[in-house]
Amino acid sequence: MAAKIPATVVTGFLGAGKTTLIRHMLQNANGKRIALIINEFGDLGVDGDILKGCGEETCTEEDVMELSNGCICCTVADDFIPTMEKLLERENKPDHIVIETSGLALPQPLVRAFNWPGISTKVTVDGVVTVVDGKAVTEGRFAHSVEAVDAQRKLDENLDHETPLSELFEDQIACADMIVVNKTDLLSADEAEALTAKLKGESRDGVQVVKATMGALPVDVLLGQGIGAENDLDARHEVHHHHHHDDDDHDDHDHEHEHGHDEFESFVVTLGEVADAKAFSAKVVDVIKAHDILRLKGFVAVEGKPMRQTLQAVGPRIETYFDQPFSGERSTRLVVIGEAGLDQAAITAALSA
Ligand SMILES: Nc1nc2c(ncn2[C@@H]2O[C@H](COP(=O)(O)OP(=O)(O)OP(=O)(O)O)[C@@H](O)[C@H]2O)c(=O)[nH]1
Repeated sequence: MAAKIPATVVTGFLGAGKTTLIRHMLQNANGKRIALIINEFGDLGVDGDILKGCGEETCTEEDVMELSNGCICCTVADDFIPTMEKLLERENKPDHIVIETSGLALPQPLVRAFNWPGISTKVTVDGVVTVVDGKAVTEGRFAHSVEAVDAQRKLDENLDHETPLSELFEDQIACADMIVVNKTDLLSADEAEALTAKLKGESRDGVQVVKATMGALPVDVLLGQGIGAENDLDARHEVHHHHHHDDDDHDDHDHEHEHGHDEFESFVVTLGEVADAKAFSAKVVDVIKAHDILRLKGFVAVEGKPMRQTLQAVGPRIETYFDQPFSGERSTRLVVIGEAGLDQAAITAALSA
């Protein structure tokens, strides 16, 4: 039997830099043929578009497979397994498979799926890479709540005061074989070092914690860890309280909607052409702040510019660049992601104003 194909799972909270890291990896793959499976939260396929657009010969458009909208850990049986089977049936097999989970996914159920019959004989989880937004964590968006939860747990085992944000963050850290402290360009050397040390303390023994900017890490560091994570699930405990985990029961589908993703929501805003790109970006930042939006991304049609403008915001930090001509309709389309209860009408009105 042929050797198993290694698969790397890239996880990390919304906007941590997963797509950026994968793009860098593809651009430096040294001839290694990499197939991508992408699972995005929010209905627009921005990440897939960005990665297909990078035009690397080692990862052609047909090597990028997008899972339907929804979270990968809920749709394992319906979506992930069939996609993986299709990929494995190909004559031209990839050297490596990289799976980008949505920023809200729990990696454990996905790793567990590699024990499924028909998959377990052909692929193995080379390693789980968890990308961390170093700036957001340093600012206390997750770290503070993690500490608060720990303190509370020590007082009472039965207390469950975790926020969805800290739950996801903890699960993603608990599952990691490598933690990438990304966005170190936004941190001082001391801050980066302090966060690295803290995450080393919070992760399992032997987990590597590395610093990065724009996910720029040598491909040999990211790939080829040879861990076989699917055989080591017990060590990657899920802190998530709503989530059952019974290793004999491969039917994760039963748990759909039980693990807190409905505490987040996303919707798409479609607008016409924007007259002034700078003013529009400023407006987007205002709207993000006013409505506590976690992540906003998409493409902007700017008057007089044939290229589409990619717009990305993680919290109030925004980035824009012109990348390529519009493929379909020339309009502005943005996906907005936040904790449940976003005022969709007000956000849409404010962006349209
Ligand atoms: N300053 C800075 N920005 C970064 C870095 N890495 C990524 N970004 C920016 O952060 C934003 C989000 O990056 P992505 O790579 O799309 O993040 P992601 O984790 O794939 O996001 P989702 O798929 O939406 O969860 C983009 O605007 C990136 O350019 C970094 O190291 N430093």
